[in-house]
Amino acid sequence: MSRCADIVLSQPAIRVVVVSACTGVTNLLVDITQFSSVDARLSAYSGIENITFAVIAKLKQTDGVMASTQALLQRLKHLVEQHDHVYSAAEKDEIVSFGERLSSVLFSQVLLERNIAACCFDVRQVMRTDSHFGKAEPNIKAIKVLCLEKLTPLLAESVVVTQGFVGANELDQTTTLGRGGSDYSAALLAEALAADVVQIWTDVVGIFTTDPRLTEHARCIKEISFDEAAEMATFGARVIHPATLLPAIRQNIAVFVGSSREPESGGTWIAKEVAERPAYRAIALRKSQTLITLKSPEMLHAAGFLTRVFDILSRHEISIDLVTTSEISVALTLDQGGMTTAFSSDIDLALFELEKFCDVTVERGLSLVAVIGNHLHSNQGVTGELFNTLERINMRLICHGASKHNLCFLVQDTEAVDVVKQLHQSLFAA
Ligand SMILES: Nc1ncnc2c1ncn2[C@@H]1O[C@H](COP(=O)(O)OP(=O)(O)O)[C@@H](O)[C@H]1O
Ligand SMILES: N[C@@H](CC(=O)OP(=O)(O)O)C(=O)O
Repeated sequence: MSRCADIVLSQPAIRVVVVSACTGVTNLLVDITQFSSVDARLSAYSGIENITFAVIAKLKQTDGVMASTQALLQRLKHLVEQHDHVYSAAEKDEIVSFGERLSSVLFSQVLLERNIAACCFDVRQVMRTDSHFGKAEPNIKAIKVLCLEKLTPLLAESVVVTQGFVGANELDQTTTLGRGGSDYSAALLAEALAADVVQIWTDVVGIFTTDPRLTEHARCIKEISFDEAAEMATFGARVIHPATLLPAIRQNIAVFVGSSREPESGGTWIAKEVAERPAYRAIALRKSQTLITLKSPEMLHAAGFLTRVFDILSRHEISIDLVTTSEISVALTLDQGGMTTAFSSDIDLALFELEKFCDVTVERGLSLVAVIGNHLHSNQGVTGELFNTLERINMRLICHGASKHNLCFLVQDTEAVDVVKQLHQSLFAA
């Protein structure tokens, strides 16, 4: 928090700071929503209390901040201590929102102690969403109107510190935008306020040619287009939430990604126009994918088979990523465990319906590898390079040609990191 305060102090143009929860807190809150034993929930709650008090211990003026955090913690504890209670979807969202609500109180105090006029603002006053708890959809028009009315007047006087990830529906019930959604919140507020730039300060010095945890050879990308960055986010580069670029693209707002640990190291600019558009920009990896193959002689020369399949998937709100078809079969991939995840129960219900008119095979434990770049659909060398590099790897499904910015394939989870390393070496070795 102290390093983030340095960043705010060094840039007077920063008027709104959207905070995420302190490291580990959202996971503990999710644990609370999942544990049935009150003792287990209380132990997760103590973890959150300890993290919060450790931050407060570093502050100079603790009276005001102690009162505000205690009020939040008491409310959270009350929810935690409910015996024989299964949380509703609305209660789960209220519980997981406490991470950002606590960190925003703490960070505004950190700014005040640096003599920055700062105030903590409850984002639920402006971040209007639908009632899809756990993955709420923002209402762009309402957010704009509410921001102009309630947020804009504050900006002249102070730096507004507010919560990422959190919203509220029309009934003022707390909602959340999906895991990792704080940068999405920042982009939504930037759009509503017509900001010039969104800066995402995270734990890496920008967007890399692949997740730097996978290979030490990953390099930071100085500049990347909206299209390429959106593909990277969609296909697993966790550093940005898949939806973050939507508001930025709508309003042409440049996005910067840098590390709050070393702001002097620069970072990555994401913009509409970029100086270079190389054939290969990056490799993204998304683990825990499920491949569903549907086979039916009915598909042969028959109209409407795919409509029937997609109708079932859409009714169960299952989002499909890759699709390939052959004469009598169609293969689809689902992201299980990721940001676009449907609940397993919904998938089971959809499979049950599909089994009524086709043979269904489900393969789990697969990883989706995406090569991101430019003009990949028309670049003759791309597939040759890929097959040469990965000649000994069993690729389960390849999608090439649908997008000029990506080429995707599936491999076993156990082989995925090696595949990324080999491919990175082949495509990006200097
Ligand atoms: N191509 C990539 N470039 C940079 N980071 C990436 C990439 N792909 C995945 N990551 C991972 O994203 C992480 C940052 O995302 P996350 O932990 O969600 O950040 P924050 O908690 O700050 O929102 C990095 O630590 C890095 O391991
Ligand atoms: N705190 C939320 C939202 C978020 O953006 O988190 P992070 O900044 O760690 O990606 C989560 O953990 O999902």
